[in-house]
Amino acid sequence: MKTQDQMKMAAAKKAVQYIPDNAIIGVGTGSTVNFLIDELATIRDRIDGAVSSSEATTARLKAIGIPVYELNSVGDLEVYIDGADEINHHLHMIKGGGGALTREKIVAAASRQLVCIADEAKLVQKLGAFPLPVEVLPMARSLVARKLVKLGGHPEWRQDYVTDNGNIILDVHGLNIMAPVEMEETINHIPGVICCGLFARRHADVLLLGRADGTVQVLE
Ligand SMILES: O=C(CO)[C@H](O)[C@H](O)COP(=O)(O)O
Repeated sequence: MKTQDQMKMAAAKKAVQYIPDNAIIGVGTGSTVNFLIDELATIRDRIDGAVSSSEATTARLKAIGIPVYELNSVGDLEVYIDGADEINHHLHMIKGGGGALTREKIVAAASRQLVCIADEAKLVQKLGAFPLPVEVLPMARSLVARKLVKLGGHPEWRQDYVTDNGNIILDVHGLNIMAPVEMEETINHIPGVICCGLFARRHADVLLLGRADGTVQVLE
């Protein structure tokens, strides 16, 4: 029986197979990605560089000697590898537990392949038990919160937290996410919302799921 960290590490190790030689790759944020970055240190010579989804990831990449580029200075990326807070069998995800959802969504949109790495606890039948993170412009906090209540959610202001972009996060509990693509679109259209943590329109292409028995399941 593997621990959650061992499952994350196994998924992260497998993700290395999805990295083409001499590419600039997109790198996500979170504890699972931190295991990936440990792996990247061992194959540094065959990676040209990375586009990072957060200041935390940038610092770790630089610490192992991987050059970090601005997205504006590179074209589309071959692959983006990131974790998830929840993922369903359609590979729709909830992300943003670590607060990096907006940059994650931007890097994902610029990437041809999105590889999700996760431990088996992240795979769910229906999204929404994990509170949905929504990044919001500070002046719109109350307005957005009221609109989210009308959608059936219970938004909670993430206290003492500012995103890398200078905004706040509302974590929305209790949403009934029957149709993730539509819900993502609806929330994105609320004025003041910068980004919603549903990754349904641009969902993962591949899920590498670390299992308690030590295997890594590949779902496409
Ligand atoms: O979306 C994220 C950060 O914004 C992470 O991918 C998500 O929170 C999963 O994190 P972890 O790998 O630590 O479980």
